[in-house]
Amino acid sequence: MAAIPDARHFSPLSWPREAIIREVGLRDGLQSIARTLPTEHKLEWIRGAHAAGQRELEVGSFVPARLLPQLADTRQLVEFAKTLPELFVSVLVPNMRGAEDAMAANADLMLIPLSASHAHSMANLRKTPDEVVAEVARIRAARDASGSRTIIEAGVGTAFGCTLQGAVEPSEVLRLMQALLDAGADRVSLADTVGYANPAMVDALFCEALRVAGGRLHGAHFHDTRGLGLANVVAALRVGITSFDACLAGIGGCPHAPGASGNIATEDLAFMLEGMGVATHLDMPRLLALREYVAQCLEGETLHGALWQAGLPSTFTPAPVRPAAQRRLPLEGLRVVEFTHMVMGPTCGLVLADLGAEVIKIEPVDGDRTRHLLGAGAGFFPMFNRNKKSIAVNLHTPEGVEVARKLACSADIVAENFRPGMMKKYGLDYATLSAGNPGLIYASLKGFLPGPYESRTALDEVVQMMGGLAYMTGRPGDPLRAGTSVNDIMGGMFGAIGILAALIERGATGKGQEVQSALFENNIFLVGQHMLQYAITGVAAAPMPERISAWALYDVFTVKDQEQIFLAAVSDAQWKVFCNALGFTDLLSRPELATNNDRVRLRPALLADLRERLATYTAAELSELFEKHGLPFAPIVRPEDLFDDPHLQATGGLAEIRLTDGERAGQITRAALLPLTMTGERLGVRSNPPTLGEHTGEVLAALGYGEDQIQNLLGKKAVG
Ligand SMILES: CC(C)(COP(=O)([O-])OP(=O)([O-])OC[C@H]1O[C@@H](n2cnc3c(N)ncnc32)[C@H](O)[C@@H]1OP(=O)([O-])[O-])[C@@H](O)C(=O)NCCC(=O)NCCSC(=O)C[C@@](C)(O)CC(=O)[O-]
Repeated sequence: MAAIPDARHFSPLSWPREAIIREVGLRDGLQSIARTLPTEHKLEWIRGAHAAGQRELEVGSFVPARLLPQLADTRQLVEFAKTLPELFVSVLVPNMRGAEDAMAANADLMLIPLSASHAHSMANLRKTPDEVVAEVARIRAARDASGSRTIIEAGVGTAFGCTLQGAVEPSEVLRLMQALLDAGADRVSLADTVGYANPAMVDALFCEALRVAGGRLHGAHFHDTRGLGLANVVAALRVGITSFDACLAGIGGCPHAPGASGNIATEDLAFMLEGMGVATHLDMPRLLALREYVAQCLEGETLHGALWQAGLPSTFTPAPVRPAAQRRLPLEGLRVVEFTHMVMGPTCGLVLADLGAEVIKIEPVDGDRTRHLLGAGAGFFPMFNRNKKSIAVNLHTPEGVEVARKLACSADIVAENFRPGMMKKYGLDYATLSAGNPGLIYASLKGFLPGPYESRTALDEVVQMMGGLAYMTGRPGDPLRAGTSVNDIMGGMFGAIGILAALIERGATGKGQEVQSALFENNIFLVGQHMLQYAITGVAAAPMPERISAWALYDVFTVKDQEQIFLAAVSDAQWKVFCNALGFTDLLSRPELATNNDRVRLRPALLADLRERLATYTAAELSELFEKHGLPFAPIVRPEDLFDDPHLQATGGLAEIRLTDGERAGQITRAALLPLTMTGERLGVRSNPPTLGEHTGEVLAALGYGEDQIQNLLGKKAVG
């Protein structure tokens, strides 16, 4: 299936990595050519397009054969196209009858055209735009009832003006778009049916349309009637549209401007995008050979396309293509620049990096201090910095600050976790950076959100003490921090959650924003359940070791050979299973132990009894019994044991990374991945934690610094 485009605003320096060209020549192109191409030739066209790397084809339309005899073989074409691997097959359908055919043929997508111009709608479809909306609702209902998986795309045509009607109000386009989505269209696209659009109009209308449809605004269909087709594509790319219709040899297009160019020529569009570094996955020589074939088939017809006339320049380099096996990650194409250290900031960057963003970590020239921490800090750097690039920049030099600013200006997202005021000192704060980059999303990860405590220095342990968590974790009178950096990690995660939400909002508004997350407030969120326990019961929550358990059996037991095991039964049903499995039927027959709350009330005596009974079993015997009967249990495991955990080994929960610093630099170990799957797969390690300044040269060159300038910066120790 086609990827839904990132509905996002690109900063001037970043083009998307990929775009989809949907070849619509077999439908839009051929429908405006009177002669009927033999089916065999069309099949050859489909074969050739697939071989050239085309992954989306609109192969025809389900309209009455008497109206468009050229497209009467659409069903046969869909059936053939569906046999080709990874080919997403679209058809146009004007009404319910066509939709039924599309679903019966199992097309991947049916495009329902609607004209925003009332006059054009009546002339072309003999329905008002609102009648088309109603038809979409009926088609959606029919699709849902049939269980078909054919996607419904509604294409809003004459969106920029109409030959018959003249001006088309943008507000009417947006109203119809919203109505189509409300009626059940899975996605919408905009078409410049008669070639009236220019880049400024595209920018304005698509920005508004993104506000209405967000990520459900799928693509653009531009014509080259007046030579502005490619310019309009560039304008749409700038606001985040990455799917474009085009026809080989530029056939089809506007029927109301005889002799003018038709659709954008697929080969011209692919040439432009590839040259810009936006991968289309099309093989240019094969595409041009296919264009030759189509030209032969259509001999005598007016064909278009500038590349065909001039040929590929000798310096042409296609956009880099990722290996087929490497899946597209959700945040690919986004650039994050992080000014982070310790755990909280790096965790935020790690989440974005694992999800596919390009994350560039700015380090001092002598390195992030966590590269060299001892003891409990030794694992920080390798754990939280994989999949990132490192550039060493000295912010204490004007040249270093200049590099940092340039880099931050090229970013979609800046994340930082320094002391309040430190980023402002260097002109790297949100107010300064966003003035030149309004799409910027800026995450500040701090000890406290703004307020009375904001200038205090906070570390995880500080907020665990002042936020009730240490009190809840330790025994009474012995406050104890949790066994890992819970607030740093979660504070970083909440920063990333805010960033993801801001990205969605930016897709709709084109504007970025500042996101803040903090250790203290995170900790308060964690202990919120205990605060509400007090609010509801009037009894203060007791520290975990002393808590009134909600369940009688929910504890660590020391069993045979002094081994320990955690056992639980958290419902009356589980209690029954537990007693039967261990032969404790006498406990079952005691009426005072009948319900969970009865057992909780008698917990001290009951637990003492259970400890005695369970002490005769080994931990392995109890594990086996509990596993067999579906009861909760857990061995008491230490972090180092997890390297050998069979579940983690079998599911790839740990991935290899190379250590960068310290005595074991260069050695390989394994690190925990983000605890989630997407489409059934874990998000893996694409690159090792970087060595200090590993990407300094590469990043500076991409920013436009020449080799001499880079050497100069290195010489001045402004970068490292
Ligand atoms: C974490 C603290 C307290 C550290 O406090 P700090 O070490 O004093 O760091 P800072 O933020 O004040 O800035 C450090 C200095 O490094 C400089 N610096 C930085 N980058 C560069 C560069 N490229 N080139 C040159 N210089 C650089 C930066 O410019 C500044 O120098 P100054 O400008 O003042 O001269 C502070 O940063 C802060 O309050 N941050 C916000 C809250 C926060 O993130 N807290 C830490 C969470 S992670 C953590 O603490 C781990 C831990 C301990 O909790 C683990 C656990 O207990 O489980």
